[in-house]
Amino acid sequence: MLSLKDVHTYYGHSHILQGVDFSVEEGECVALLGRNGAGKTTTIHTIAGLTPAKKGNIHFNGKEIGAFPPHHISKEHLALVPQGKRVFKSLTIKENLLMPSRPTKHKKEGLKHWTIDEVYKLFPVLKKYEQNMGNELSGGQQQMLAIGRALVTNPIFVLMDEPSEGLAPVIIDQITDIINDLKKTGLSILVVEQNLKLACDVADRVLVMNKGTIVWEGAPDALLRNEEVLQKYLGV
Ligand SMILES: Nc1ncnc2c1ncn2[C@@H]1O[C@H](COP(=O)(O)OP(=O)(O)OP(=O)(O)O)[C@@H](O)[C@H]1O
Repeated sequence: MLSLKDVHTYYGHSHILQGVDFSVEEGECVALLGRNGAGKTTTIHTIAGLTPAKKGNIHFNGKEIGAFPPHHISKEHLALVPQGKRVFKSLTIKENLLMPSRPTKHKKEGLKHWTIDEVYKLFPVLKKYEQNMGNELSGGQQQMLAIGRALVTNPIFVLMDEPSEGLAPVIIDQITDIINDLKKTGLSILVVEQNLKLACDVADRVLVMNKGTIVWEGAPDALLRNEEVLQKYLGV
């Protein structure tokens, strides 16, 4: 469904992604792990068109999207849950969900149709506080709203950038359960994480990134047994 081949991305003269190769199959949840500064967010931003690659190919759902601007990429039903949640703090929860909401336009069989009411069923707390402003929400509620904002675009693929960032362990457990519930709806997911436990609890497959390339790939339990990779690239 998504494949990157020899992707190179720069910030000015800084060569950040140095030949990234990986793929995500339809219905698969893949976690991208790595230390601070490894290039995980840059990878997600490159796929979403925010920091376009200078070289390489990005293929998504039958199309080459590497040269697409971000708004075209979102029209391909690829949604981003950004790092730091980025909800609109001066809008209510309901307004935050109404703004990106759009009907299902893709032709994928079996995927759930997300309305605001369906998002409220997944996150009852958002229904409870639907008239509250974004800035009145806790970190966990903001993350739920950020995920809800991606879902109401009715995507076939979701990119999540560090959904556990800044959250208490009990809330991280809730986010883990939510990602596992989303997997069951047939969504394809790429989740960038620093949190090894969350990544291994949700992923079918894990990628480890270091200095702008993928240095290891395998099943979560194989990673958890691989002390060398854990120590060398994740500092565990
Ligand atoms: N806008 C920018 N301009 C210049 N350099 C940047 C910019 N954003 C990120 N970088 C650099 O690119 C490298 C990769 O950053 P990136 O944010 O992709 O890493 P990351 O693996 O997501 O780490 P983190 O978990 O800290 O976000 C880092 O060296 C970072 O300093």
